[in-house]
Amino acid sequence: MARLTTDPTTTDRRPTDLVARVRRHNRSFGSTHVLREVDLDIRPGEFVALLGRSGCGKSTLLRSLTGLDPVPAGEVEVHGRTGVAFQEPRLLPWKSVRENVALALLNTEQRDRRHGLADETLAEVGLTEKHDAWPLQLSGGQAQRVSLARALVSNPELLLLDEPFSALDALTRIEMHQLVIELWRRHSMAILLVTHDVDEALALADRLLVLDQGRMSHAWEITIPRSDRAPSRPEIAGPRAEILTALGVKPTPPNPNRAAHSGRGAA
Ligand SMILES: Nc1ncnc2c1ncn2[C@@H]1O[C@H](COP(=O)(O)OP(=O)(O)OP(=O)(O)O)[C@@H](O)[C@H]1O
Repeated sequence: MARLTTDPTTTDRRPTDLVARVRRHNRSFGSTHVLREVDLDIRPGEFVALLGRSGCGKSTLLRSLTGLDPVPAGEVEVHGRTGVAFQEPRLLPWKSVRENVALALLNTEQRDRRHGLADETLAEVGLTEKHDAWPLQLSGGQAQRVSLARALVSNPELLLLDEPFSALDALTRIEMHQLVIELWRRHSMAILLVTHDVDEALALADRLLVLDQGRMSHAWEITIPRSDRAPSRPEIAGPRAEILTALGVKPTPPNPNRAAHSGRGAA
């Protein structure tokens, strides 16, 4: 029987519980079968990348986790709050940057604090100066930071990112990668990143999954030891940091909690 469960009130999970659990998820549009018997588990704090060719069903799967797409067959359970950022920032042009972020809290218990929380989250994504700006005054990278702030402001247990960097230039994309890693460390949320970009997935995620013509290809599931992530490989870390500095991209500062993270997902 089809089931979609979202439980945003759950806060007392045991560490072994899942933030998302998908079983035998099938989705068709007319005669086109998009998702076929898809299973997926996401653990708290885990960074999962979902790779696949265009049209294989990645966004459909992600939308079902947000509740934006129905689940006609199978089970999709999400425990905790979700935040989502898409390829296009999807900001309301008639609302200020602050209002765009605060909107995510309009129907929550945080409603009265929404503007203050929006300002705090905008500071976290490096947009302290832009609270009162209009979306049309922002660069593509800044608009995507606002979209990230809107996804984060409710402090979600699961952050869903649907190719959020693919329309950005290469340097802005690197800055956004660094920002997402910093935010992920700070907030300890799980992330599901949908991407076409294998290097991006290798650089960011703990675990890579491949969706192939609507089927989860578990033969290609890869767990990446944290020390093997591209930006931290000792042989390239130095030169890479120098090049980024030369190009004006601030390198990621060392992570004081690295030891705490390094066990998770490591082989
Ligand atoms: N609302 C819809 N109505 C009809 N067909 C749809 C709908 N949403 C998605 N599809 C179809 O489902 C298939 C999978 O779409 P989906 O957007 O999930 O793929 P994707 O892997 O995310 O692709 P891309 O990487 O290009 O974004 C496509 O053939 C698409 O045309």
